[in-house]
Amino acid sequence: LDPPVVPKNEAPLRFGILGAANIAPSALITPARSHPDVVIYAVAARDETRARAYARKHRIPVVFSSYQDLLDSPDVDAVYNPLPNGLHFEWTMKALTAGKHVLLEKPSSNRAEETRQMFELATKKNLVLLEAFHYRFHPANHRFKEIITSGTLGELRSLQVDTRMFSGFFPARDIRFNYELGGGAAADMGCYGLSVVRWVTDSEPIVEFAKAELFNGRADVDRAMVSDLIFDSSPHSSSRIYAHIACDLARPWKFGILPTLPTFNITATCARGTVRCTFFIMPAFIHSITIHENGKPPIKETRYKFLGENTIGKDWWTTYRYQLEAFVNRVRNRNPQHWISGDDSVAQMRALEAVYVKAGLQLRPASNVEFH
Ligand SMILES: NC(=O)C1=CN([C@@H]2O[C@H](COP(=O)(O)OP(=O)(O)OC[C@H]3O[C@@H](n4cnc5c(N)ncnc54)[C@H](OP(=O)(O)O)[C@@H]3O)[C@@H](O)[C@H]2O)C=CC1
Ligand SMILES: O=C1OC[C@@H](O)[C@H](O)[C@H]1O
Repeated sequence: LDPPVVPKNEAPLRFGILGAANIAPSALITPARSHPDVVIYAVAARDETRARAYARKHRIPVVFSSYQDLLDSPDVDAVYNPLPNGLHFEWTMKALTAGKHVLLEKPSSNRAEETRQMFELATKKNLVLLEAFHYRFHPANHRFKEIITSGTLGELRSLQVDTRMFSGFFPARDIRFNYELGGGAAADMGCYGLSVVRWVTDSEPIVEFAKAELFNGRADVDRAMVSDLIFDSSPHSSSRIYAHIACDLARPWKFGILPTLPTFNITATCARGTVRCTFFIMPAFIHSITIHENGKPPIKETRYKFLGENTIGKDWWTTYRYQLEAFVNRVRNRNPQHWISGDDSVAQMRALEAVYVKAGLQLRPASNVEFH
């Protein structure tokens, strides 16, 4: 939470942030403090006063009063896009057009086709574009996957993911409940569940079933979503793997008076036992990996650092700090330890679209800004 501030290189990567976003301090501003090759150079917000207050609070030297002004600055090398989902496509396309590398919040956009176009442009312009699925960079999740794919517990049979917040955590006016901005539980928290089961199985799902609970009766904004997926071509099993994903942005209180604890868990059932990782989205703060081989007592582990020689990281690095390391390595033409490809991000959006279709809800709205 309070990492050391390290001296910066002579010409560090200068980041500009689009919007005075709530997530930026955790996801980029704080991790950048301990990265010698990154400075947070600028922020832009729709309201200049708000941008100035944000810049003062987070010690960001330069303020722009429009997103486009930030993109036009020759002093910005890379852009962090934490805008509402429905604006990811427009402002990532504009950032790439302006020649900036982009760290893009999840989900990458509202539509698979938009995601395809963004990565096509990034490739054409030889720029780095990364969908910020930060959990994928943390050693705890790599350990979880390694236990499954090593076959120690036999073939993988099923996965169950629960990501839930209690009602009231996000206010009703939150971007997550706004259809026009790309809100909805499956797009917000549910996208982690979809991403992690695709990653662990190393394959793509068929969405067999999905059911949404609407937010305050608002058409097309899912407060919660459950979905059942089938993976029939995973290298980690000779038979079908089933996945059940549940997400809820506003889980009702117990007996109407007790808020339930936030839940971010994944459990894998294999032929000879189970493995469970708690808080897989934010393992740096707390997590546990429980391996339970049938007939034996369960073993609990934690993993804050990659093991072995030549591995990066410190045990206090958050998912976001690991992610930033990979992003900068890629920009500097070094091989990141882990990466998320454009094809992966496009396939992720196809799976998300399939969940909405199966649930009988409209897809999140396509951007009305066209790029040629
Ligand atoms: N990686 C992670 O762990 C997390 C990722 N996220 C993702 O980050 C993104 C932002 O989430 P979060 O920081 O919670 O969001 P915020 O509610 O803080 O909104 C982010 C920014 O969106 C801008 N914005 C632009 N247009 C609008 C509009 N019409 N209505 C409202 N806001 C607008 C605002 O910018 P301005 O300041 O210019 O007004 C605001 O600062 C989402 O895509 C979300 O999925 C969110 C939380 C965690
Ligand atoms: O990315 C996210 O991670 C944590 C969740 O609480 C949040 O809704 C989401 O946007």
